[in-house]
Amino acid sequence: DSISAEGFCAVDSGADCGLPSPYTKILITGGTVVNAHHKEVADVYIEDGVILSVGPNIRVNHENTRIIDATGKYVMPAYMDKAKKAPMDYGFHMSITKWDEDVSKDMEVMVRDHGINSFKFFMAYKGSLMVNDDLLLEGLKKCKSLGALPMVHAENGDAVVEGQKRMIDLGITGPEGHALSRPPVLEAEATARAIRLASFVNTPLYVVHVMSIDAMEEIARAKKAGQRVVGEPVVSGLVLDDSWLWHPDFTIASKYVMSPPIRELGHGKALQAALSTGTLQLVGTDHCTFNSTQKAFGLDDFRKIPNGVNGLEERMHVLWDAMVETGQITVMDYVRITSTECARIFNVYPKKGAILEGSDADIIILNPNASFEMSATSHHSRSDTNVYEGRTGKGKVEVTISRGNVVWENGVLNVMPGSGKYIKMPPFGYLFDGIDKSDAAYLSSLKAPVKRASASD
Ligand SMILES: NC(=O)NCCC(=O)O
Ligand SMILES: [Zn+2]
Repeated sequence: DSISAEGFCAVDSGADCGLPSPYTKILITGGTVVNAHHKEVADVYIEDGVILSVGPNIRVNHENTRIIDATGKYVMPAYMDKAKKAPMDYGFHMSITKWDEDVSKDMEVMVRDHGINSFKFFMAYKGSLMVNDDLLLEGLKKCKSLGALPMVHAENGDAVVEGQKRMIDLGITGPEGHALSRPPVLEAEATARAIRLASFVNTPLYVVHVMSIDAMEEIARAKKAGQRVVGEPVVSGLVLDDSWLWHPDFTIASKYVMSPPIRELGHGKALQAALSTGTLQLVGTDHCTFNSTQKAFGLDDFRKIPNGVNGLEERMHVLWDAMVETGQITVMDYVRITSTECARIFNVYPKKGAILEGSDADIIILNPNASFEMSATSHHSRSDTNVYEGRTGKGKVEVTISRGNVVWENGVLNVMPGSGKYIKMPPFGYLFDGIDKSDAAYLSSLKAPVKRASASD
């Protein structure tokens, strides 16, 4: 059978998947085309992977044009999920875990020659990935000089080790010990510290996986003071709570172990509110899965449970259901926080993140009236668990188009190995605009050095 039990169809298999062959021309008709600041009922015409035209009643005479009827559905940009063998375009950020001249030079090469425009610094994971303030400062300065965005995993790694020791001493060795050992105050402390160091260096900062009210409020305070700080919540932090970590079944409890931890009930709703008002700007997946065998490494000691949860194929559906379906955000906000903001921050807008003439044809068609149900038995990840097990909701992505190729349709991933292209992301995105001017203002504000008469005068 050319369609496997997982629902994947490899187009290079030579088998007939029952799917249409790739067209170079696609006309999407009658849908509501949504961009971050505007929506309209319109057709979208795509040729060779690029959007050539957006407007009402587009007429095409060409042969071999695939017509996709999107009447009653939403047509939205840049859905970077569903990637298996990368059928979607992608980019990378790199992590900096040590500091010397070679690392500094490598960062230059990565930005100049390889299209990397962001670097992640871990303030936690002591003994492996963690950076101290000294290294973080060097990294922030280097990022600024290169026009690359520094990102932080914000938890106080030294205090986390202390918290872990406290739990083990209390005989708390199960997954609940993970949340108890690294409470929100440690996330807030590191978030505040990174924000203040970024302010001291005068560079923009991106805080990944914001999980708590406490950390979010540090970001809100900095933004209110005019600092350029981007806060990214992830879908698990928006809709789950930490009660799962107390589940009596280790296999279930351990699948919710991630860092910073999923917080008590109430944090998710507050993060959603911050997202709807713009305090937090975009939603990530932080997709990092381990199967139940891997999670079981920490059966007797929560410190050994590998950190991470799924979210890649769930993000769009969960977010639609939790925030658009409930009326908290508009469909245009949804496009902004899932797509456009990301493309702008990482400096690839409007090639990505919009349905405009000349943009890449990366498009989803979402049916707001269709419902979904999530389960490890039906998801496309190879993991045997899913943190959204049994979750149902409204809003389903029915078609995904990547650079003009239909890669997802009718629940089947029509994998085109290699069709997803690595996207080089240029430095000095919009967050760097005007930094030179504020640097100059700072220098002129110093009124120093003061010229003093020498003692001999
Ligand atoms: N977030 C998490 O627990 N896993 C992914 C790795 C990281 O960013 O910490
Ligand atoms: Zn992280």
